[in-house]
Amino acid sequence: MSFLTLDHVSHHYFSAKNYTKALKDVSLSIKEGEFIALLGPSGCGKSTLLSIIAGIVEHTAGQVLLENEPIKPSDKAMGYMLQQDYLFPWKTIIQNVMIGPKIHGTTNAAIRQKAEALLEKVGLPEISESYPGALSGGMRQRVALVRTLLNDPKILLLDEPFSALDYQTKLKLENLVSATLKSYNKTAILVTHDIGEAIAMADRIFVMEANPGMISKIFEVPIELRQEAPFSVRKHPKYQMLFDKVWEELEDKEGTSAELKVVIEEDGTRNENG
Ligand SMILES: Nc1ncnc2c1ncn2[C@@H]1O[C@H](COP(=O)(O)OP(=O)(O)OP(=O)(O)O)[C@@H](O)[C@H]1O
Repeated sequence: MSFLTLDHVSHHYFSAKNYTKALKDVSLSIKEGEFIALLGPSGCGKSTLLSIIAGIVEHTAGQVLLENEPIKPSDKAMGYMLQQDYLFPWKTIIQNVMIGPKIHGTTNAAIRQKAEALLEKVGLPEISESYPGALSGGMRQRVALVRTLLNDPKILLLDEPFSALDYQTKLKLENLVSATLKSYNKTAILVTHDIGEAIAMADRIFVMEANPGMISKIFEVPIELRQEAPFSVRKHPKYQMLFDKVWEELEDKEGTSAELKVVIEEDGTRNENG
C-alpha cells in the first residue's frame, strides 16, 4: 500500500516577469519504511520536490497524499535533516534536541527520557549539558538526527545531510542513520549528488532530469545490497554494476540542467528558452 503518493505533480515558480518550470508531471508512490534517494543534475527540482512533500511549497498542479489524505504543513508529519545542523550555539544539547516539544508545549519527563535514550542510541551518552561548540561536525549531525526523531515524524526528508562532512565521518554517519531509521521503520527521502551514497542507503533510486524537472528512471537496489550496512554495500560486486547503470543514466541527463524559464514580454507574448 502506498504511504506517500504524488500524482501528476507540477510546479512553476513565478516572478514579476518570468516563470520557471521546476517540475512537470511527477508521479510516484512510496511505501511505509522505504528509503528513497533522489539523484539528478543541478536544477532538476530535487529540493523543490522535497519542499512540496514537506508542504512548505504549494505545487501548482497535481496531488500529494500522505496515507491517502492531502498533505498539510500543519500535520507536522515531516522531519528535516539538512546539510547544516542549525543547532543553537547558546543552548545545551538537550535544550537543542527538545526544541520541537518545547515549541509545541509537550515537554515532560518522559520526553526528556526519550531524548536522552536517543542520544545514547546515536552514540552520544552524557553530552546533554554540553554546548554545540564543543562537538565535531559528525556529532552535531547526530544531535540533529535526534532532534528530528524526537518529533516522531512520519517521513524524514534528508537534504544532503552528509555533504559538509569529511569522507570518513560521512561513511560512519551513513551507517548510523541507516541503522537508526531501519530500527524505527521510518520512511526517508534523501537528496544527494553522490551515487555511492544513494546505492548504499536506499531501497530505490529516483533519477531526475531537468528542464523541466521529471523522474527519468527508477532503479531498484538489489535485496542483497539492502540487507547490508552502507559501508559494506560499497564492497559488494553488485554495487559497481548498479553504480555504472545509474552513472550512465545521469550522464544521459546531464545536458538537461540548463534553466528553463518562460519570459513574459511586455506585449504579453511568452518566450521559452531551452
Ligand atoms: N524560489 C525560487 N524562485 C524561482 N525559481 C526557483 C526557486 N527555487 C528554485 N527555483 C528554480 O527551480 C528549478 C529547480 O530548482 P531546485 O533547487 O529544486 O533544484 P535542485 O535539483 O534541488 O538543484 P541543486 O541540485 O542545484 O540544489 C531551478 O531552475 C531553480 O533555479
